[in-house]
Amino acid sequence: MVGIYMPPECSKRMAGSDQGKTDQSTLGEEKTRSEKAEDEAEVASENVASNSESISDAVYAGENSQRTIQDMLDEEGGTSVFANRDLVEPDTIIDEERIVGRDEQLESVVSFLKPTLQGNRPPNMLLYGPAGTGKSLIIGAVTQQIIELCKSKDEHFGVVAINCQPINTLDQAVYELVQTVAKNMGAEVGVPETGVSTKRKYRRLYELINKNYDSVIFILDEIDLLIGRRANDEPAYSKLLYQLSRASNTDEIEGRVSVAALTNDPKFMENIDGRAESSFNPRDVYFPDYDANQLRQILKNRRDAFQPNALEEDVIPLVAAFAAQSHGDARKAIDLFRGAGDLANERGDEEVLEEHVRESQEEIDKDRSLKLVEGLTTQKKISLYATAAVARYSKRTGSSVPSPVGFKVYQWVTDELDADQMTRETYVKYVKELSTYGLISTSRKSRGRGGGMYMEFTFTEDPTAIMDRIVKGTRLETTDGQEELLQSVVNAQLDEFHEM
Ligand SMILES: Nc1ncnc2c1ncn2[C@@H]1O[C@H](COP(=O)(O)OP(=O)(O)OP(=O)(O)O)[C@@H](O)[C@H]1O
Repeated sequence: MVGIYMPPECSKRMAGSDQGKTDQSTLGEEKTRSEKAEDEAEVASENVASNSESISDAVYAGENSQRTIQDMLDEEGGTSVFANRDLVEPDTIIDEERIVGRDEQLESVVSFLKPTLQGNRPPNMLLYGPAGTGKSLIIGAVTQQIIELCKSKDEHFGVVAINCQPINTLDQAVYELVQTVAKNMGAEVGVPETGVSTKRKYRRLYELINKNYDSVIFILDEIDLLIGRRANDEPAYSKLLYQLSRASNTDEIEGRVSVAALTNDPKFMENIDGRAESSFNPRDVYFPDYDANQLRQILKNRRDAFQPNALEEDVIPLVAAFAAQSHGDARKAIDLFRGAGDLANERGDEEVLEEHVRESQEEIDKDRSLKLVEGLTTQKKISLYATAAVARYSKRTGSSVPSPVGFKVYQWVTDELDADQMTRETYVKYVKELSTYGLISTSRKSRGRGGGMYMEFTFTEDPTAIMDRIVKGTRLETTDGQEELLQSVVNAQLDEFHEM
């Protein structure tokens, strides 16, 4: 094992992390090793008569390893095009002056949340618009300032933010909220993740909030993805919004409560239960796409992520143009900006060039949709897996998938896994949703007179690659080795469908 010297500033940056601990011990080992080398050299020097050769070996070994470390440090630190890579990380909270083109949204959110500072309850909010248009950024920036202002008045304003995308059920969402509050204030979570009722988790959530906050805002990112398990139930997001937004009316939370729900779905409120709609009753803030000029400005404002002369002139306009083509998503622009820099670094180039941008974009295009697959909920993964299986194993010409066949295969897979089973409507809804990720396209088909309508799914990405990506690390791995069986199920279902 090679001991790596850590300059003091590196160990400081890593302080507190596990990585820091490992490196500390590595550093300890290095010290022992060099002490050992010194000792050996000393012993050797005492034994002058027979060991002059050993002395030079020991010294040579020491010099040699020193040179290697030096080389390694030079390699790692010397040629980076970045001056502050954090600035082009998507989760970095940026200063207000770097925010571009969101004046209207900032003003709305500020005016809605201002009552908090006057001791009043702010309204609930629905922040909606396409991905990467600054919803989290704006609500995060405003609530951060309110936390500071409240602190100066010795008031406790709590921000409880969760992302609903990886959460499957209402129970998990409530547990996530408890965990977030507990973490914010360094308290015990106080309830187990499983084995207790959702009610008890709510109680713990309210208890923690009542103990610590005068007012609180819940920020529920990607709320529309919190659907829950059972298709015929009221969606989990609807129940959560209902419960949280009425918690102060029912005195479960003593202070002031508001809820901000963030979504890409412009029709989100149409799916919400009437009861939840009237208690949530939000003020809307719309976030439109960015155009190429705004994206260019967003990137220019992070220009100092790179060394002063490390960006070729055309890089920012090109990155902005690519991102504008893909729906004006600032996250994509920032990812591409960073990716081009990383590529330049990997190649040891001192300047980020147009070609780095183009190549990074190609890589992103190839991998983007497949990466999205990994973040889907289990039910969506199974739905997509079954649909992809039809396209992959069909012996018919053309690989489009009639939804009734996809659903039958979905049922077969859920039976095999002993997993929950959704209705056909929910299955179709999930698969249709995936068309927004560019994985498939959908069209409505008629079965002729009196035969009714059905959806047809056509894959725009390779179904085999999609299946491989879905299976990794999930229960679906157990279906590996059952290809032949799956293939026969698919074709039997297709035959049945086409004979009808
Ligand atoms: N107006 C802006 N000015 C500067 N940076 C921005 C702006 N809008 C977005 N960004 C940056 O783009 C990235 C994505 O923004 P954000 O997470 O706020 O988008 P979002 O609308 O919440 O996306 P999603 O719907 O996918 O959650 C972040 O790194 C953010 O800092």
